[in-house]
Amino acid sequence: MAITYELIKTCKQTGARLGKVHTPHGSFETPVFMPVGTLATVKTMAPEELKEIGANIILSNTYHLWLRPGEDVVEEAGGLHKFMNWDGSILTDSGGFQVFSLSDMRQIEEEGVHFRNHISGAKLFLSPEKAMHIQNSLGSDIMMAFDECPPYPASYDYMKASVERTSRWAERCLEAHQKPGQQGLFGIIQGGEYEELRKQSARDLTSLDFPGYAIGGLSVGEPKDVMNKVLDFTTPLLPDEKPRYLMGVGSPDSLVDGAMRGVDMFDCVLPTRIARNGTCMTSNGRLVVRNAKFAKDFTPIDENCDCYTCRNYTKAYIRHLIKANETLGIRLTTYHNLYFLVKLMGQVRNAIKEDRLGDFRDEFFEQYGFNKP
Ligand SMILES: CNc1nc2cc3c(=O)[nH]c(N)nc3c(CCc3ccccc3)c2[nH]1
Ligand SMILES: [Zn+2]
Repeated sequence: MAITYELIKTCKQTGARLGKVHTPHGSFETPVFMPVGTLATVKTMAPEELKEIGANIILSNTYHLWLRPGEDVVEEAGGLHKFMNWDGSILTDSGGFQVFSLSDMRQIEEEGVHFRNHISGAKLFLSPEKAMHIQNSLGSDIMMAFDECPPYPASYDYMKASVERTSRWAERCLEAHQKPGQQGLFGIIQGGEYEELRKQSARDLTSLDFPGYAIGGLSVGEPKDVMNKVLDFTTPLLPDEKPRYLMGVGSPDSLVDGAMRGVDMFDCVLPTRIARNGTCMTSNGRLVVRNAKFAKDFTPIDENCDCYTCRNYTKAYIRHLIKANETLGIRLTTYHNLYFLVKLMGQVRNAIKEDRLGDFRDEFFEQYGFNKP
């Protein structure tokens, strides 16, 4: 497993860690926010712009690329890096979550999951072996084990059976992993909100010695305090010398709260998704730039931001573009939102260096307008 983690320092004020992850396509500091590029593109952004923003690792989706254009196309292109002209690190999900969230007709068995293609309706089958084969074809640097992300809420009995099957699937993924030298495989801890099941899942997977671990089954509709409670008793179950990836998280407050609980890697579609309807993250909270009050506002989206968008364009101009459905409009809001989250994680890393992440959280929540706990 060619993924290594360097634990640089632990924050004295919180459980946060400063670290560095090394992959065959470079390294990135943690805690880190990873932009999501589901269809082999972080929507509307060119790779050069992602580099300019400061992104060193992006995410893509096994499920979507398998369906379209097909992993054979990507493999014959020389892999995902070459296909999309991205020379940084790439992490791909195993497809399990997407099956459960996109396809309503599905049947979970020991062998794998039967479901319908959410585009064509054709019957499909995804298994641990198939998910590993696809990720090996894509050539991502960090691959995820094939797991079941149960719905929220789920009964203890359902969750227990699911955790045990996900652990068996994880072993099958390790056996089916064809390129351990080039690609690193992360195990995914499940167990929902049940501490006993999170412990069982962590025991099963940490005994298999993956180069990194993801915390799955969260950001699926549970209240934020439930997520924080699960993190409080789950991150300590994971080895200190390996990276921890909290899947599907999240909003700016969840990134800071997750980092405080020892999470190293985050992903979410939020910054790119809300940008497409003209909503921006700013240091003073969210701003809906298409709002009429900005029609003659010739100031930047965020006066505290030094990104390309904020240095060169005004709210009035971006509002005009968004309302006219001009593509440059959502490119400018996307650029700013990604820059905002990448910058936020830089501030989190600095706060850890200075042992003051708890103070930073209070200041940030106050200014951004998140209600205190
Ligand atoms: C939004 N909330 C959310 N909760 C998740 C839970 C799981 C989970 O328990 N297992 C797996 N395998 N994935 C999950 C994902 C998808 C994350 C992702 C998206 C895009 C690209 C790469 C990775 C989740 N996303
Ligand atoms: Zn900006």
